[in-house]
Amino acid sequence: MPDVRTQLVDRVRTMLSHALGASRSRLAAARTELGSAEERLRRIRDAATRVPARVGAERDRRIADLADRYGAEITRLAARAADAATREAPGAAGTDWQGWRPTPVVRGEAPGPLRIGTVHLPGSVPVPALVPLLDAGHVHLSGADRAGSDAVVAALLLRSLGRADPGSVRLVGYDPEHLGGGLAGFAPLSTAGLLTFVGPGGLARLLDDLVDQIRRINETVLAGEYASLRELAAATGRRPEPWRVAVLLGGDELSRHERGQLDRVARTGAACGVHLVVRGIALPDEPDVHRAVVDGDGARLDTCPDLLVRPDPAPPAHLVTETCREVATRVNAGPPPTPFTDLLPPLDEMWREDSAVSLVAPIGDGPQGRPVTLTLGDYPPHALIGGPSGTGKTNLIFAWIGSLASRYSPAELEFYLLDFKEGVSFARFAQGRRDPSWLPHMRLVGINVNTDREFGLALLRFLAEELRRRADAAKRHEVTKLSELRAVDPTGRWPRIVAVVDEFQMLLAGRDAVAREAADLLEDLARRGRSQGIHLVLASQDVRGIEALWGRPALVAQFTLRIALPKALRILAERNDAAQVLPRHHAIVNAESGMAEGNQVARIPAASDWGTWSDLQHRLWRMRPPDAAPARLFDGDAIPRLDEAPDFVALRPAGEPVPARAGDRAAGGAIWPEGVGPEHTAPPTGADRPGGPERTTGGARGPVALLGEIIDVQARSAGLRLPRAPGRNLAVLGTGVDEACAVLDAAARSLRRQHRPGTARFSIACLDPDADTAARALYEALGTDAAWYSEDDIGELMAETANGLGSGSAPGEPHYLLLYAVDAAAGQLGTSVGGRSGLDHLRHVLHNGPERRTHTLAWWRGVARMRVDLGGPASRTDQIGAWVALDVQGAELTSALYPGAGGGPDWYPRPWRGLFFDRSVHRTGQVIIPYGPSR
Ligand SMILES: Nc1ncnc2c1ncn2[C@@H]1O[C@H](COP(=O)(O)OP(=O)(O)OP(=O)(O)O)[C@@H](O)[C@H]1O
Repeated sequence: MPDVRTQLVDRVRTMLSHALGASRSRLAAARTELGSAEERLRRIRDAATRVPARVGAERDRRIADLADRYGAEITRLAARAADAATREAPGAAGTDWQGWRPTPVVRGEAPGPLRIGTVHLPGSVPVPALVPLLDAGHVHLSGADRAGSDAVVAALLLRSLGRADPGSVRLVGYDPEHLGGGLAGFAPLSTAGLLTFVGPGGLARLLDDLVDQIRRINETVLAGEYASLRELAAATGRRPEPWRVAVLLGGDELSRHERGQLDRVARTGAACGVHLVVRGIALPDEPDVHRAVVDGDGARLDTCPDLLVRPDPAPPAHLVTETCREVATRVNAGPPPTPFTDLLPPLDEMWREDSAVSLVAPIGDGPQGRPVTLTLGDYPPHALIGGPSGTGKTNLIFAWIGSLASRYSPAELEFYLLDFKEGVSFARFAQGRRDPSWLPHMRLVGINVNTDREFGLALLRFLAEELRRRADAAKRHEVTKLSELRAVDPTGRWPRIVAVVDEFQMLLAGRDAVAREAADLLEDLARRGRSQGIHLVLASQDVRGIEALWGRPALVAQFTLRIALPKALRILAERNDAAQVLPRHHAIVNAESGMAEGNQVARIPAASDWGTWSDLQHRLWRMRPPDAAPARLFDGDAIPRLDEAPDFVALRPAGEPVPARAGDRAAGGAIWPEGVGPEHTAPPTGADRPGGPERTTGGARGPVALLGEIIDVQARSAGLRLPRAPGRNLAVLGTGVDEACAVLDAAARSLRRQHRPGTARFSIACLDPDADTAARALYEALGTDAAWYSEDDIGELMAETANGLGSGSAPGEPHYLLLYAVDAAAGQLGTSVGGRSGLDHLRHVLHNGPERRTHTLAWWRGVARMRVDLGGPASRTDQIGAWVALDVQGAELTSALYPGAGGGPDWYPRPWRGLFFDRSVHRTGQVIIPYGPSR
């Protein structure tokens, strides 16, 4: 049994040892597994410890990246915002105080918002913080920083002033706590009425006034046509009302009335340019109210409350006062003129108007910015302009002419212009040396006519003639007025005529024949011109000018259109004083004969300065019709030249045809001097002017001696015919050496042109050393046809000439004796040789010469001296058929020399003028301007 036991033990042992072995190997395996698990754990742990550092680095990298991008974006956006703000608030609206200056908005530009400070973002340029005020809204300030909000108020006001034309921002201050101290720097504005302070009890009145302004502007200025002044300004380019800014700085609790009015202003003011800048008083929540809270750390605007604004420092005190002083000075100096271009139609509408019924043109702006127009037609037909010197009459005439000339073509409208005062500003309407342009409508310009009333008379005669022509045409067509004539004769040329006479009272001055005839002609033109399209515009600075008219109520009654410049007297009706309180550059326009109810106030643009005017004139000149000729310019201060005189240029020897002269000359070509009196006038343009182009000279009617230019609407020459007839001699009378020489010189040179060389004799005797140079120059110019005599041989000349006349023999070649200061030869001519003295010979030549083609053109230095030479006071004078009086009084030219009633002519001697009288053709004397020395 032991074996069994043993066997059993062995088996158990074996089993145990197996089990042990198995356990051991399982343990080993487990250990191995544990080891590798631990190894894995360690690796995992190792790996795990490395992960957060990498992720963090990535996160940080990404955050840094984002921050960079965000920063760049902020910088970019801030730069753009700063640019946009600078554009929105340019110049005075946004620049720093250093270098700040006013930059008023240009026409049509909106004032835009105003800068009060800057927003600073890290790493970016400062961005201007803007607040809308003018034309946009109201500003309400609050917050603890009192000084900061004072700086904002000052900045807003100064920038507003700087963005507007002087005078177009008006401030009202209500500062009950500091009694205006907060606005002290702006005080200089009050001298121009641009700043008013309202006392502590005055808020209600101030608000009432603002509400009234708003109501008035809505009713009469915007008038339902525009929603706001801003819209009106954008559409018309004009701003008829100033901006009104009320600065309200605290005070007591508002009454119900005040509160109601303030709310109304806040609600409706901005559209009418009425604005509030308020601190210490609540404003209602309205869309136009913009708020800024100014605290110690900066300001916050309601438009972007998250951004902190750093307010600008207050503007330097000297900048505020200097700016305000400058603005006040400019306002006190008068309003800036409105631009002349406001009066003109758009370019494509120039010359489009029809003048059949009337001429209508704007002359300036009315108080509401609407144009004020002037009309000339059947009613009102004529205008009277008045105002003291320097108040703008000339400028107004330029403005009116420009406004008309840009609307009506030269076929619709013609101007004739006469200026009796000294000055040349109207000369620019005619062609000049410096500027070749002229105003195509202008037919005649007379300047410096102050002493030449004859020229005014000539214009009136010309207009009277034109009136007759029109009336005849109307009669032929069985109509009565211009509009009807134009309808029945559509191809006829019937422009309306506007004749402007500045300082017209000169024409009516005195009690002589010129004044009488001028007044009669004026009256006739005023009465009948209305229906024939001839309109008179008379201007005067002198109350006496108007009074000259007042004596003729029938004449005055025709001038229903009155234009009164500031301080004009007697232009408007008796109790109408409106002109007395008129600001500079304004006019009262009144088409009701000056009755107060017809008053219209107009602001007149500056039109007369060279640059402004010439722009328009050049434009119209380029539009002129191809056959347009420049206006005739008569300058009373200019001395005409013989070699430029059309009549001189046209002279030819007998038998040679005279070429056609149409268009020769500005005013329509020269007129052949026919020796007719000054009462003869002809239109400066038009086909019916006298004098055919194919006339020959020096023919049966004899050669003609040109003596000077006639004072008339054409540049005609005064001519003395020298046919073979008794008395065809000329006496030049007076002591004016230069004038006398000029008359003889022109006479001789013009005669010389009518004879072929060698066919006429010119004998020149000069007895006044002062005339020697001129006489010798003539002698040289006449060449071999001339002979020279002095006091030594003048006796011989006279004897030889007298003897050569021999009675009954055939006339020889023409012989002209040119005797300078012949009275000085009395000694030499007084001595008798063979029973006859030189004076006897002279008288014989004067009597008998002309029929033998021997004409004497002699200068005596006085009428009495001539009478002595002719044989004494009782001697006959009919051998002197024509004379030119220089410094000789009319009374000396008695009936012996000047036949006709009433003694001598109305002649008041004046420099470089002569009175020409040819007894064979003239009824009255003819004033001439001697030609200047020939070249
Ligand atoms: N509406 C205006 N706007 C701006 N300047 C003006 C205006 N009217 C006149 N002026 C200026 O005032 C000055 C005087 O004007 P103007 O010569 O027209 O006056 P006047 O009444 O004709 O004077 P006078 O009778 O002495 O000739 C000129 O320098 C002119 O340019």
